[in-house]
Amino acid sequence: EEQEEDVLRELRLFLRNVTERLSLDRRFKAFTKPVDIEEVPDYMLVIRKPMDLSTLLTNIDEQKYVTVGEFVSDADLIWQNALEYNPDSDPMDRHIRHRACALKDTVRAIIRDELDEDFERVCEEVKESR
Ligand SMILES: COC(=O)[C@H](Cc1ccco1)c1ccncc1
Repeated sequence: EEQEEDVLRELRLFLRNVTERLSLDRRFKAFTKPVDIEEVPDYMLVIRKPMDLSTLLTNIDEQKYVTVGEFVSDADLIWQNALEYNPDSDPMDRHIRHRACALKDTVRAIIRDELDEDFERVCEEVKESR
């Protein structure tokens, strides 16, 4: 009902704000758009579920997320995919893995500092009721 739409609207505002802040962070430039398949033809063979910050934003607008937990699961794909596709000891791989770990820690810190646990509980209840 109306109160549920109010909660989901507030969730989308929070998730857009988080995603936009991540997209502005220069460390996360490589995560802002899908990996270029022309540039990396084998990427889709290795990575089953590509994800990036612009796709997160599209998903938010398409009302894909009813809880913060669902959003974090997709956000985690971004850094998990980067660790999986770039495992080598060469400096390029080490650099993107360092940024992937920074992304993981930054998402968790923002959620810990800025998400009210009562608000997330209400979102979970909306999800269960559907
Ligand atoms: C999330 O981005 C990636 O996984 C690509 C993979 C990639 C390899 C070659 C071109 O792109 C990446 C981009 C920038 N620096 C390292 C790796």
